[in-house]
Amino acid sequence: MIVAQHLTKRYGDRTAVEDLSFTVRPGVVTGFLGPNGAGKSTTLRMLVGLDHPTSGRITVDGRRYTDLPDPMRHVGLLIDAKAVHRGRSAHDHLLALAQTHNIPTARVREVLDLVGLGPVAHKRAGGFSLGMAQRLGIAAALLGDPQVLVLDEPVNGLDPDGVLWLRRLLAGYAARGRTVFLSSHLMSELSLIADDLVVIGQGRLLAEGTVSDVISSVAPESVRVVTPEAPALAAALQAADTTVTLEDAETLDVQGRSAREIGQIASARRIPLYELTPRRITLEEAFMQITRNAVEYATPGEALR
Ligand SMILES: Nc1ncnc2c1ncn2[C@@H]1O[C@H](COP(=O)(O)OP(=O)(O)OP(=O)(O)O)[C@@H](O)[C@H]1O
Repeated sequence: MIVAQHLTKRYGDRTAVEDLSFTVRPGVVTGFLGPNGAGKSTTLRMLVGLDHPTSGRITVDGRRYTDLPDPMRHVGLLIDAKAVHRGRSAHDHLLALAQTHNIPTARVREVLDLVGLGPVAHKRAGGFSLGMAQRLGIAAALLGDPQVLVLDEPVNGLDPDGVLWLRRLLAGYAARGRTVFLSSHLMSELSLIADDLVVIGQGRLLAEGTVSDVISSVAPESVRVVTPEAPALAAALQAADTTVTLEDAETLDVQGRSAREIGQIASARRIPLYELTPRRITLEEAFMQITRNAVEYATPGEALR
């Protein structure tokens, strides 16, 4: 579990992170989402003790990272995938890490296979593509079989197959009760990988919850209905918690009723239906709207919570 409480970081008169509180729970994959410059890297650096908060705190399983007895075996970290000795092979890079952190050397082969770098284990890491470098960085993060995985922009450089591979890997890891926290500014990729989201903008919390909670906080789900008797169906659907919009002579947009309920109401009145389609905005659209709100409102944190 990762907990940030009123976390603030200022560099001179620039505020990178402001009064940020959130919780990352074990057992699911949590995405940390925000546009460039939102404060994600600064938050992760404070999480792993590379930077000190101006005020507030961020802890891993109740302790500051620097107070953990064996941090690398507790928290697996990928901050910069290019931070490898270019002349060293993937195998030797991981072996050096294992030897300096008291990790059994057999684990090196295991993680190389886990990330699909087995066949190139003895090639120079300097010649790796960005996608391969990301896999090596993830292998290093997994080396200590940590309880908590923290990955900064792990999707960068991965092709669609790589994104699917990462999703399976992280979902499996989380399913074993581990905490997985990964940052990205790529919403569509993140929506494929994450269960929960923490969304920040300009250093502040904008939204927190499951992917579908975050999306429906922006735009509630609606149902598109096509029927030759649109006005009659609209009248039948009217209720206190339902909004029906006539889009054209045969098309309704209905908020507040499920497709199933609409089908039952239409059937009871013998109203024919040509189409009944749940509509949901994408995470990308929700994100654009959340960050637009953040610019428009002076105190965006309250706008969505
Ligand atoms: N060492 C520093 N000194 C001064 N300002 C900094 C420093 N580090 C970060 N900042 C500023 O803090 C803000 C947040 O930066 P940060 O790198 O945390 O954002 P980010 O969400 O990780 O962005 P990106 O997606 O581009 O990596 C930015 O305005 C950045 O310019």
